Amino acid sequence: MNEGTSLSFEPDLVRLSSIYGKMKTLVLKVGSAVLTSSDGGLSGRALSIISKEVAKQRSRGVSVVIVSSGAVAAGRNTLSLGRKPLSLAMKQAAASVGQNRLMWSWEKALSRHKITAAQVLLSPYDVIERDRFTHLDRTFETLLSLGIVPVVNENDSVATEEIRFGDNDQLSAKVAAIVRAGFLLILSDVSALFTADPRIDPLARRVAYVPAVTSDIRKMAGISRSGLGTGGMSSKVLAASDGASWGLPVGVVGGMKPGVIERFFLGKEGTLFDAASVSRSSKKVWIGYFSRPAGGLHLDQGAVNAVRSGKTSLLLPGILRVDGVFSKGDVVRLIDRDGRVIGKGVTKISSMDVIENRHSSGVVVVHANDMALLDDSNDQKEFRPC
Ligand SMILES: Nc1ncnc2c1ncn2[C@@H]1O[C@H](COP(=O)(O)OP(=O)(O)O)[C@@H](O)[C@H]1O
Ligand SMILES: N[C@@H](CCC(=O)OP(=O)(O)O)C(=O)O
Repeated sequence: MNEGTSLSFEPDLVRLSSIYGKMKTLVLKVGSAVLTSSDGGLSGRALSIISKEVAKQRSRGVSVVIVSSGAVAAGRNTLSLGRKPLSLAMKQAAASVGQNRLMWSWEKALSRHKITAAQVLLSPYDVIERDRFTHLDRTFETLLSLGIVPVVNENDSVATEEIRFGDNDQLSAKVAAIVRAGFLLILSDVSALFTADPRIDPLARRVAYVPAVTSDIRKMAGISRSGLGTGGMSSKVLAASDGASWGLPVGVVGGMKPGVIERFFLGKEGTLFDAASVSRSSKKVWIGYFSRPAGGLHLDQGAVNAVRSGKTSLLLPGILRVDGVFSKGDVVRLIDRDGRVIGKGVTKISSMDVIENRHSSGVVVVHANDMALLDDSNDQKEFRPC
């Protein structure tokens, strides 16, 4: 171990093998740099290696969801746009052209293993609104039950700077939340998190195990990136931190070698960002991870302790103060006395009623089943919205 307990240069083989043995659904995020060959086109070799990995996992009973970047890169190549900066409209046009190629390439590569692929293109509204989230959840469930491999990407032809998931590292953590995956493995052009960007510092060391994402780890991951990537390592660390907030362990590993998934789980390569696994219902995932809170409830210490037990509902006398104006059925933040958001929940009472009935005992404001709490071992301050 180094720097207290914030990282280890040695892999935790027991933990890796436990995750490998237990995971039922794996989300595999494939970055643009992995999928693109030196001429800028999609790499048939990379697609073929990864499809073989997918087939191997499926043969041991693991369902796989692919989150694939590469639409813009493929479109740039088809339209001979080189690597120059593009206007939003050109990027959207390139993505429309490239997504088609990308999907066709996945279909071809996966079909060699008799795997059927399905395209799923997402924008933030598809998960923020409860009804759309529920439909999406069912679509994934049905595709996986049919043995189909969903290939997911951001709906880039309508995504703008303001209305988008961010990048596909963020999207993959969100997809993993929706399908309640046991693991998210991010395949990148870099083989692991290093103590510094290995492109810049040749002495940088591989970090094999991160028990919890701390500010030290965030600082280590620079925003520098490959020519085709979007967010660099910092975006992968952010995705790992997001994942940890709902109990998803995340791995980062170089994606271009045959046998990459086994090598990762044998601890030979990559970084494991660990998380205390928690199982959550689809409803709790939506509340905690995707809903937009309309206000907040400030809780006294007794109420914080009670709701943290996971089995107790929030009652009216535990509320010290109300933020904002909200109605029955809205999602609200649950805030402790230090102002830290400890979770979110669907309120049974409007803000006005909470204020007016402040002292009535026994009134349930948020039922335990309608509450999602942040894992307090993670130093993330809040569920990050889309
Ligand atoms: N501490 C670090 N460890 C590893 N890679 C880092 C670090 N800091 C920055 N990077 C950069 O992150 C890049 C990977 O991110 P990115 O280019 O966005 O790839 P992708 O297309 O796989 O998402 C690496 O090529 C590397 O230059
Ligand atoms: N949705 C974009 C990918 C954006 C993105 O996050 O790219 P990357 O950093 O390579 O994973 C595309 O398909 O080009």
